[in-house]
Amino acid sequence: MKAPVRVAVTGAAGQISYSLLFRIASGEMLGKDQPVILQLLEITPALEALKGVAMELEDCAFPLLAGIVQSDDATVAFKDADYALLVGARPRGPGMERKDLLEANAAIFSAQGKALNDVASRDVKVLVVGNPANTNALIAQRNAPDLDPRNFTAMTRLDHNRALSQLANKTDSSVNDITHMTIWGNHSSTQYPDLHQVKVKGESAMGKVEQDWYENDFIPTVQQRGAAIIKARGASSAASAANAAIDHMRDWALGTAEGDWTSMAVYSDGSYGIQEGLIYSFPCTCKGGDWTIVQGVDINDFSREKMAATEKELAEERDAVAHLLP
Ligand SMILES: NC(=O)c1ccc[n+]([C@@H]2O[C@H](COP(=O)([O-])OP(=O)(O)OC[C@H]3O[C@@H](n4cnc5c(N)ncnc54)[C@H](O)[C@@H]3O)[C@@H](O)[C@H]2O)c1
Ligand SMILES: O=C(O)C[C@H](O)C(=O)O
Repeated sequence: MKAPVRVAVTGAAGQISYSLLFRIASGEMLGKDQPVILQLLEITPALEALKGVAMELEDCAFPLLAGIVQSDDATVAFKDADYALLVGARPRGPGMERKDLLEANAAIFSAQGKALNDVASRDVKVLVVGNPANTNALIAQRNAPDLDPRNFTAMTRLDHNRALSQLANKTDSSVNDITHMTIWGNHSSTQYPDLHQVKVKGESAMGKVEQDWYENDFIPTVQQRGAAIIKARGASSAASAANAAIDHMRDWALGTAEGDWTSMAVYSDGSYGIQEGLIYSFPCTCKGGDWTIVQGVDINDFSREKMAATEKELAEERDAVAHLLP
């Protein structure tokens, strides 16, 4: 049996965590041979609800669950954490854009970045789910000067999975037939789901769909899917968000499928001309617990314009929280 790893999850009594924690504890994120210690963070008023979640985790008798820590103190929850899933934040309601949450949530992520810097494992893999996810990840990263910026990522895997399903429906194929999907940029309505590299059963996706569908149906549907779920459910996506967080972390820890890539919002090194230091979603492969931005993807004028628009939004979000960026 492997030694247990420490997985910190914030917002642990919230909607997403109610799906996420049980799947982490059952081994779906890190493998069926990897014991985990869950280190759960909540705000003080939610500690009683968190206790109930912890009781349910116990009642599952998961063979891989080696311990549960519950706290309202980030330096306790992040102590020696090998993985940190930063979910806790205020979700948006109907009519709000994700950037409306910027002020409300920015303070949380600067404090949590500092706490990770102080007490987490030096190799901690951080996934920010709480919105606006890319900019929250940037705030956490900049407040953790002793950690490698590459340790901080934000989630666009839900958008990636949404794009796979939309395309599978349109082309009457299975998601298993589709490879090389890319979400570029921000997890927001400016994100750019790019089909130009996508293959369906090994053939070009762009050859199977009309340009009009691509531009006026597919792209807006993927960009607006979060809002559509909020409208339909009266609450933001939860089980699908948890599923995407599992996919993101599993691929980062255990590797992406051979011959394919995924979408991850990561620290920009200037690839594709994107400003260095933004947390921008790129096509990435993962191996040996490390991610790499895929190089050499062809970018046409249409794509360039869309990639620049979402980059501009991220730069504006960064500038709006400049006071929180040391
Ligand atoms: N990136 C994505 O694809 C994606 C998808 C879905 C939802 N989200 C975002 O995830 C976040 C959580 O969504 P949810 O539906 O679980 O919300 P929720 O309101 O059900 O749960 C959030 C939890 O976070 C806790 N919390 C608040 N501040 C905290 C802090 N400082 N430390 C620790 N915990 C704290 C709250 O008490 C609450 O229990 C939201 O920001 C939502 O917009 C992101
Ligand atoms: O859209 C939201 O606010 C929730 C989440 O980011 C989503 O994409 O479902």
